[in-house]
Amino acid sequence: MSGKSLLLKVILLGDGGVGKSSLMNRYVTDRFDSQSFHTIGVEFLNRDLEVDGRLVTLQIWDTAGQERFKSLRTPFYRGADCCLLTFAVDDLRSFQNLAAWKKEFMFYSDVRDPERFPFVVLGNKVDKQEGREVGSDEARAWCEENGCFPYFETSAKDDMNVGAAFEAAVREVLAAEDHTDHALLSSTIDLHGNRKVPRSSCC
Ligand SMILES: Nc1nc2c(ncn2[C@@H]2O[C@H](COP(=O)(O)OP(=O)(O)OP(=O)(O)O)[C@@H](O)[C@H]2O)c(=O)[nH]1
Ligand SMILES: [Mg+2]
Repeated sequence: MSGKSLLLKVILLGDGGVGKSSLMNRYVTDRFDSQSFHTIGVEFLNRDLEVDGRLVTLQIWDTAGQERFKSLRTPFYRGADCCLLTFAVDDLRSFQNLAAWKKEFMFYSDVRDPERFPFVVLGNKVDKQEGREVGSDEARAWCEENGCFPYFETSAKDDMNVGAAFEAAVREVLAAEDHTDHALLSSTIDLHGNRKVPRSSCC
């Protein structure tokens, strides 16, 4: 395993209430809050992981999905290595809005190679099978048509496929790019054994 950690920025986008914050919190802190508040602006959390022998610091940026917070979230799109387009399977509107989220990301992120930029699509809340409004086949077809994006059906509540989705995002980035221009973080260890990477922040 390499002694250097690769810093990757992934950004969660999607309608308000689809479960972006819940997915990030499930992945980083292994907790779920059934009464979570809407996000205002953006927040991020880091998690170290190892993918195919590479040590990676995943910096997960969670954005506010509500329209009124648009101006607070869009300045943070630049520098993203992967975008996780998120909808809730019990909310057809959130699925129909994926194209608009992709467009907004492309407009504000100013990515170098739009055709090759890695997206991963998450259909969250699959634990709510009764109220389901978006079928797996329909979601997969959208992913296929819009760029062969990997698709994961997740539940932040039941911890289903959450880790797999974030790991897929890392794999997409590693596969898509010659990542020499990513920040290589020193793996210097302090006397308490802590890696010198910021754990979390809130903007
Ligand atoms: N049943 C179920 N509920 C979920 C799941 N994920 C999130 N929720 C609930 O859905 C609601 C909204 O979740 P959030 O994570 O705050 O949604 P968000 O996408 O961050 O919303 P904004 O911050 O407004 O953009 C909360 O009540 C969560 O508890 C899930 O996988 N299953
Ligand atoms: Mg949120």
